Amino acid sequence: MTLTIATRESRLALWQAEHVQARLQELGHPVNLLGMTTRGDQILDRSLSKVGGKGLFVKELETALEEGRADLAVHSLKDVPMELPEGFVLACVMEREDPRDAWVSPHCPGLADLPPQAVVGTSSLRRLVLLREALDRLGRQDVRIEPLRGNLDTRLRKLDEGQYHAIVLAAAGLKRLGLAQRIRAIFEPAQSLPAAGQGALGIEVRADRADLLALLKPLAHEPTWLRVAAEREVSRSLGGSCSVPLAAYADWSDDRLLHLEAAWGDPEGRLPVVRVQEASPVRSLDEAVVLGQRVALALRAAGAQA
Ligand SMILES: NCc1[nH]cc(CCC(=O)O)c1CC(=O)O
Repeated sequence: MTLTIATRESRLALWQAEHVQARLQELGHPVNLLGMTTRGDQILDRSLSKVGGKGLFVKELETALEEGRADLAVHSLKDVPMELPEGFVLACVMEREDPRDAWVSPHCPGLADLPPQAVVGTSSLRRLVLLREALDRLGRQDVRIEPLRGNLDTRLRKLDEGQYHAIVLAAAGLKRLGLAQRIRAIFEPAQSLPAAGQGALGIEVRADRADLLALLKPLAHEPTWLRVAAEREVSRSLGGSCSVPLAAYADWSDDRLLHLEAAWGDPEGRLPVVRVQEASPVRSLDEAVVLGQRVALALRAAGAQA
């Protein structure tokens, strides 16, 4: 049986679909791609948080799965809503690329080097709130943070045209497209805590496709899956949407504990950022979810509002 992957047609989405295609072909499964345009690709003039958020990038792909035009959809997990619609499941999570945020700027090596009144581009509320916090600490109230939308190539073009002094993007997307040389600096998670699932790929299928669940098992990367399950649970517990600045990042320590850190920002920017961290010996998806719930509770107790 030839498998069909439904994919968006941005360069990054195609890279991701082709990556899964190659892995499946290595395992002996013939694979076609079905390219499609989603609402999220069409609406470029407004911030994602205002037009309906994450679901915009996945709905058309799910319709293709529903109608049997495709068998699987490959997603950047960051763009996948916390609750999948009835009848769909995440068949697997693959090994994570670099989960960190990247600083891209032709002239400024870092935040501290921005000229007076500089403009930094990002469209994520999470990055906005964390950048604002870092800039305020540097006494740089003069720096403006402006919205930046579009696919990776569009964002880089807007930077190159001089609309921004610097932009902040996910390192993973740049690395996948062979654009790592554009990265001037990487933000460590302590500086810019990543979004839940950033850098990880998830494969979505119809829940009734037991054949695919078995076939995709070899592509799963358990250590990544447990990390992102904990991260996504924080977001789910807090009613996660793009309209709330929320970061959640988990990683393993040498003693095999899963450390989960989360940060919540006030969308209006009036309250200080709330951060919490917990660790636990996670061995299953259920235990990852419990860790995520504990961190979500701690965030709320510390002042985060859902
Ligand atoms: N929100 C858009 C998005 N969704 C996934 C990635 C690429 C990185 C990843 O796989 O998490 C990006 C670009 C970005 O945030 O700069």
